Amino acid sequence: MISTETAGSLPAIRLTAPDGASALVALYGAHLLSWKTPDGRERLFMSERSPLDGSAAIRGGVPVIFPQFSTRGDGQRHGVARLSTWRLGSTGDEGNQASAEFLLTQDDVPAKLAQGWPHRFALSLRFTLDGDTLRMDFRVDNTSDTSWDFACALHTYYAVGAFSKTTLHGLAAGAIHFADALDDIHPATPSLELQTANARLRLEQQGFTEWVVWNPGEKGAAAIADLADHEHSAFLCIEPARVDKQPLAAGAEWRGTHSVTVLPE
Ligand SMILES: O=P(O)(O)OC[C@H]1O[C@H](O)[C@H](O)[C@@H](O)[C@@H]1O
Repeated sequence: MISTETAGSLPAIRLTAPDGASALVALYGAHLLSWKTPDGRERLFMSERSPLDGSAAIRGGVPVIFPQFSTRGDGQRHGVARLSTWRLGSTGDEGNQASAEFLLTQDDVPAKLAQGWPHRFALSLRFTLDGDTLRMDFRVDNTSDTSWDFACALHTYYAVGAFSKTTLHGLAAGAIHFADALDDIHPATPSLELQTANARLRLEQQGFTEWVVWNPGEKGAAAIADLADHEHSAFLCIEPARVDKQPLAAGAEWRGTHSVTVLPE
């Protein structure tokens, strides 16, 4: 089921599955603000200081990064998609699933941002709730008649309860036990397992090339205006990403999928 809400001052779409799972997506950024499993538990982190008025990127949930990752290029930091207002596309209810697609083209990007990346494109991001799984299907189409380069990521902020009681398994580098700030790029492996103080999650990706793992630590968090000082230990970002810009031919499409499943404890 689909309904409309307001989050801060942002229009948002609520998806509710028959089993009670729900997701809230702001049109600004096609930004997933909340994901609750059928047991009613919130699985994503959202900063209590995040702007929710379209004046700046939202801090938490799942920011959509496109066409540049971070400062790896001379364009807008983390790209234009998280700073643009998307449109609702098709929605569907099938069995126990609920899904909604969000769409963005060059014409939706604010003129000031579009100047820095003047290419024709179409993005589609579909969120599907299916029991204890959230799936995000991301598609990038080059609708221009020349090739352009892009990077992208789904910058998921997990609510981990206590950072220092969190472990990540499944990276080529081995298990990570979190203690301090980190900002690391790992080659993509198809599946990770995140063990937090009170949950076990399987994170899967296809089509992306890396996992980025980020937490600013105590000092880093103090320098981030839209993050309260105490919040750094409450989240961890684990992001399926294509960190370096790579070409997409005229008329071609790219697809990436990210699924998160809450496992029995
Ligand atoms: O503050 P933001 O622009 O949202 O970026 C937040 C973070 O995103 C990614 O995880 C990068 O790897 C980090 O270097 C960056 O600090």
